[in-house]
Amino acid sequence: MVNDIRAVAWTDDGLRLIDQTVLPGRFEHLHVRDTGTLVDAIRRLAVRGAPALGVAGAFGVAIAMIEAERQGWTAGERDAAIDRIRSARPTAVNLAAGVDRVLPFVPEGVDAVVAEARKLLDEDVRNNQSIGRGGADWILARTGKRPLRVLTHCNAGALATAGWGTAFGVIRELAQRDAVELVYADETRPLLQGSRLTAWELEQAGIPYLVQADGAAASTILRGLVDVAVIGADRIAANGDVANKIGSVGVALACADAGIPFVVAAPWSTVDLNTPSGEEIPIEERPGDEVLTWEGLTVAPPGARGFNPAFDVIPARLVAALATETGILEIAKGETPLPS
Ligand SMILES: CSC[C@H]1O[C@H](OP(=O)(O)O)[C@H](O)[C@@H]1O
Repeated sequence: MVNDIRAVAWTDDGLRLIDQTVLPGRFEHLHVRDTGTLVDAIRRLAVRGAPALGVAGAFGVAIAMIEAERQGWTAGERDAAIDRIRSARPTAVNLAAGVDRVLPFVPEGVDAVVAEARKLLDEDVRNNQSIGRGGADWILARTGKRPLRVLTHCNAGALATAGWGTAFGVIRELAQRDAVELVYADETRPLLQGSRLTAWELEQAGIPYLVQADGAAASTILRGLVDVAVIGADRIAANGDVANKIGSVGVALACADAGIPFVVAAPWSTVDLNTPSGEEIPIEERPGDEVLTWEGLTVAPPGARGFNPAFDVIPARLVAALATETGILEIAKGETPLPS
């Protein structure tokens, strides 16, 4: 596989993560041997992205079981540690779903939990490649153009998944078909997943790109410089509303006004039929300091307070297509994830 980037892996030494907080300057692995380290890694986005969080959560159950044995925890103490992993970030439904996926295997022991988590990992990679193929097919059929100028927001690449990527997987597939002229990568403040992580993956993949300020996205689209926008998702409600990184709804509104497709790429594991609409999706509020500082440098005056919702909700009416591993839902035309 091109650029076999594995954000999450199980090794003989336990759970291994690519530490995404130090990219692109340094490529480092974080070895997780206890639940506290994993919860911290999730909360500071050393591991991030909905599918990657699901896989990390699943392996995290095995970490909790090993730690409980090592520390002499009761089952209740072990389960409390698992719950701290499960609730470490609220918006991406995949985290809780990944934990819940392996819980039934706990009575069978660590090896059984690891085996199920590995199945989840392998499924996610396959799903992402299927999403990439189906998304590329839909985009090429609808735009009738090639090569394309593609805009993406945040990072929905291999780093955000078990491998290949969702929105980035669509871009990889388009590039493999020689159908990408240029990618506009929104920097994605405040944690810069776009300029740090998506740009790094684009470099690895040899795909031409420009990094732009988030505030440039709407005008870039309205100036006719973009043919299609493709983004990932953290939770998709039953009615087709989509929660994704803050700034996504502005991209969707500009696409609607410009008459170009706004495409969401996500596996079914990101769809939450128990959440009726976007109004019920919990939006993570992160520390205001993330908006006011960068690597310890304060950019606002003393006393400034930051407002830092980590996600926004794109109304279903703005989603031209949801590319999943089983096919395309044309959400804006009224198709929803609900079983028809
Ligand atoms: C393939 S899911 C990627 C999704 O997750 C990101 O959020 P975060 O970086 O805070 O974990 C962002 O919303 C991406 O679109």
